[in-house]
Amino acid sequence: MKIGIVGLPNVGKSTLFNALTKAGAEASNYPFCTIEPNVGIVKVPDKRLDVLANLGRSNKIIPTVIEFVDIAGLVKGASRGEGLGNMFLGHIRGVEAIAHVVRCFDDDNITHVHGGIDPVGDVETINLELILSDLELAEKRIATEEKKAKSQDKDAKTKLSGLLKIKAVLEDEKPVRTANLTDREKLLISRETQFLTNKKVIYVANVGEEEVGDAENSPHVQELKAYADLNGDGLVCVSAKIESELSEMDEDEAEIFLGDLGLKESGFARLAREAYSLLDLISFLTTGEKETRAWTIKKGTKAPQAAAVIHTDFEKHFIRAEVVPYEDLVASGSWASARENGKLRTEGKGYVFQDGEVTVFLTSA
Ligand SMILES: Nc1ncnc2c1ncn2[C@@H]1O[C@H](COP(=O)(O)OP(=O)(O)OP(=O)(O)O)[C@@H](O)[C@H]1O
Ligand SMILES: [Mg+2]
Repeated sequence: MKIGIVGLPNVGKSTLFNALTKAGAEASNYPFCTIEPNVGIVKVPDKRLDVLANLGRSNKIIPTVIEFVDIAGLVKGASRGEGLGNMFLGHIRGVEAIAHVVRCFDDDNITHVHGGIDPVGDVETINLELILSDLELAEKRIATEEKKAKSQDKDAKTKLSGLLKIKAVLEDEKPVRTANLTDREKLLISRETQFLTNKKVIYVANVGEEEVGDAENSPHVQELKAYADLNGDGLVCVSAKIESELSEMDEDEAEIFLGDLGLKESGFARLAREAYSLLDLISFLTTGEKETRAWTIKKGTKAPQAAAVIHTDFEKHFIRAEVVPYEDLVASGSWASARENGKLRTEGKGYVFQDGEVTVFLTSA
């Protein structure tokens, strides 16, 4: 899973990215300090893995990962190439979801490119650039498909009808993801064209350190939340500053620090969870002496395709899966007792995994 971090210049993208990856991308009070996109691989926090690894005396823990791309600030006019615009827009095309960082913190010492704190205004500025860029793309695609449709290409007609719906939505200054396409239109269009505003979006409200425990009640955040809800987008509140401090601490220190702030988990853990839910992802788990590991699948994935995430051969050679929910395995204390207690189920090719199920695949390979 690849998530692109976007936002206006100087809103805290790199601070957040650094905290996530400790990758050392430069963060400073200076617009446009990120010029090349920085990519960082981040482990998805999952406490269940520690518990299972302990139970099974695993030698190592392998969490799933999210790849973050720190994309430099987008400005008004980016779709026309302003402020290194087109290059940045290009970087967004390769990601599955967008984390849109929005400045909600007050600090007179840190320049805001438009002068004042205005979360919805900021977000609209960027979204309009993405929409304009998509509109240009839609028009190009329509011209191509019109030609093909004349030569009686049936798919071209379907694509054309979908693209016209997309164009209408964009002209209304709405994102492509709100267009009402048929499944066939969606499939044919998405095979060839990646619209920027078709990606899932999570707004990351970057709030001040002092308000992070009660961020949901900040007027800036509430305004942004109302906007996000309009398009079914996600929202998490974080303080990039706090995340940055957290990234320097060990686990115990971090827990105490979070507790003092009235928080249960880091902003990143919440961001990861929101991304999973928005993208319809779940994790299934495997555990043994060698390792305890989390694997990411789309909700609704059947057992053989889930097995293929571990090893492509497993799909073809799939026989059955033994499955036990995480809580039941922990309550039983071991795989053997889970079996004795009747908590272990045997599932076949049609089985659909639930989040947190622990499994062993039996294959003929
Ligand atoms: N929650 C916060 N509270 C206070 N200050 C913050 C917060 N988040 C970021 N900052 C400060 O804002 C400034 C800009 O941050 P950063 O460099 O991360 O922005 P950016 O979005 O990556 O900018 P650019 O688009 O120019 O790369 C830094 O001085 C950073 O310390
Ligand atoms: Mg930056």
